[in-house]
Amino acid sequence: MASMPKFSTVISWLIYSVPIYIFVLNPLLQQVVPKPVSSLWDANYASDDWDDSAPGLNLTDDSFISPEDGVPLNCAGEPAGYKVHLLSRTPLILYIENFLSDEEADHLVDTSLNKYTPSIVYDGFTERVDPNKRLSDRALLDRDDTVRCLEDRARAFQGWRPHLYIERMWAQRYNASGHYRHHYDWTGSLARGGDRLSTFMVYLAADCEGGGTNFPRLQMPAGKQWCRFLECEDEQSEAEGGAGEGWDRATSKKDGITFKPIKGNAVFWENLRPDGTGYTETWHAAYPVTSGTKVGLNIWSWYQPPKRRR
Ligand SMILES: O=C(O)CCC(=O)C(=O)O
Ligand SMILES: [Fe+2]
Repeated sequence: MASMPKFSTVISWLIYSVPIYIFVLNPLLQQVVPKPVSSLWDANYASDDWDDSAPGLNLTDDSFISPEDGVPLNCAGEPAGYKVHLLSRTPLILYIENFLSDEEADHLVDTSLNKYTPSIVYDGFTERVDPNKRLSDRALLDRDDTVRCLEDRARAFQGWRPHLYIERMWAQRYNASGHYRHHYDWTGSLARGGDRLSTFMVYLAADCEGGGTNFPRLQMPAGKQWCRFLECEDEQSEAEGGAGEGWDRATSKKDGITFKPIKGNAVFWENLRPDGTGYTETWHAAYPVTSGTKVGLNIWSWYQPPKRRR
């Protein structure tokens, strides 16, 4: 029968095994067994790439963010209810009928009237007016009762998610030949301080021809019912097809999907993957308005993960 090891031998094994575990075994295991992927959807998400020296979003800048400041809501003109239709799970894309009542949409159009200035584009460094890329006017909306109710609706729609900050709302007006070429709403800046997690593209006025919101990398869903909200091949007119010189636009609906501007309705999509990188499927444009006027409303939600104390 094998004899039991001596007590002193067991103690010396233990003394040797602790540094072996710390300096050899544990680092090896970390290489072999992957760490769980950190996800924006984890309640305690903090990006490993977070740059602690980065300034982050300026959450006190109320020309940029709409802080939750406890002002009581008065939502008298809100719609009786809205209907939601799932277009895509990954990325999440939802179509919302009656997100705004006619009364709310008209009110926002009226209050924006004397505030418009030419829209700008941002290339990561500078902001400038570039009518080739973006031809429209935009108006920063006052945070009146209607806007505050809408902020609240946008937060509720997204499950009152923590670390989410609603950007101040802008109305955007396109007259004939107004457009916004293909772009992303996200910038890939999560690790540097926050990025646009989601977009609501709301149509406030749509007395126009053309002006659809195009996603060239998305596929037409199967159901014919979608033709209420999306341009469908058999109903596309010549006028809608002629987006103009320099546009990456096929003359058929092979070119992804295009939402018709319909007053009060909205398209909602998530811009960021669970790991914080941007979905390339969200590449989109506002096709040129060929006649009349379209007014849109952007509701962007920023996400800034809580800072990790290293
Ligand atoms: O007006 C549209 O259809 C899209 C606008 C847009 O993409 C934007 O303002 O970022
Ligand atoms: Fe956009």
